[in-house]
Amino acid sequence: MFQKNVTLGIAPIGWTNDDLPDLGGHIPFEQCVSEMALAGYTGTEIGNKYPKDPDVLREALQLRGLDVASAWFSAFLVHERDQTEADFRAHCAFLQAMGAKVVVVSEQTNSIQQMDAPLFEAKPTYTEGEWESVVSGLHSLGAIANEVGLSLVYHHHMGTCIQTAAEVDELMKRTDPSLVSLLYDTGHLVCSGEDELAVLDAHIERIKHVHLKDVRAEVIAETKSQGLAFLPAVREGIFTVPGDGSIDFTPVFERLSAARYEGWLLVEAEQDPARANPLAYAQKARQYIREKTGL
Ligand SMILES: O=C1C[C@@H](O)[C@H](O)[C@@H](O)C1=O
Ligand SMILES: [Co+2]
Repeated sequence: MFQKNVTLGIAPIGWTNDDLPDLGGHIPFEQCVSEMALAGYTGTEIGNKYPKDPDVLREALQLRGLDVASAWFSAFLVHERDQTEADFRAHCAFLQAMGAKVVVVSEQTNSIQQMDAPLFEAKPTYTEGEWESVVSGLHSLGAIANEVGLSLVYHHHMGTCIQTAAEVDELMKRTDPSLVSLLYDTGHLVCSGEDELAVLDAHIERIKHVHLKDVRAEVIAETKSQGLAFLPAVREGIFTVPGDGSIDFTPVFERLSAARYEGWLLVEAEQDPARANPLAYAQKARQYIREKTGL
């Protein structure tokens, strides 16, 4: 299906969750990256347990045939723009040293992602002034990324002000395509109640990175009915790997392939490794993607 320049990676968040350190806190870095390779992936995003020294990390990954796809960056552009830009420069320098081509950015102003607030009822929004600060800040971060050969890919996310299809549309409308591209995360869109294929169709030319995340529909319903916050919903298993949840990825793959998407397809499924063995779920996703795409 995919012709060329599409590579398959997996995020460490199924082994160890940086936002919930007790989930997989006991799993060493070496086990995580070895199991990624064993399951048949050739790339990874970077988690907190990864060595901070680029040479040490490069050697550990090369031993296992893994490349670095990217790493998450939390921006605070509304109130802490100078600090955000300084931190972002260092983050980009590290990714450049690791050979990445994209940098994942999420604006965290007003975010309830880490808070004890009901995920659906407490969803935040931006004022017009906040939108303007975020857009101008993202343009500045995009220019910093471009200076070192990286593309900024914006991560829409549950519990943030850029979560819904309308908010993604607004971000894409307000931003310069040469400075801000889009990360397409299936799980976050479906969890939010969006039509994930409509978002894909609308913005396929801006998408430079893909997170393949599946959802458990019954846990989304429970999150709504019980007013769960984001992190407790993750503990409950709101997300899982492609092939295990309720999203049909066939049309997602078909559309990306038809648009000649080039870049990473990154399996990303944060769940409790004590309930969902990370190697077993990595293998399950790998098999599903092979069947659907031939990759
Ligand atoms: O890309 C992601 C990074 C995580 O830290 C985040 O919480 C997760 O949901 C996600 O999609
Ligand atoms: Co994601």
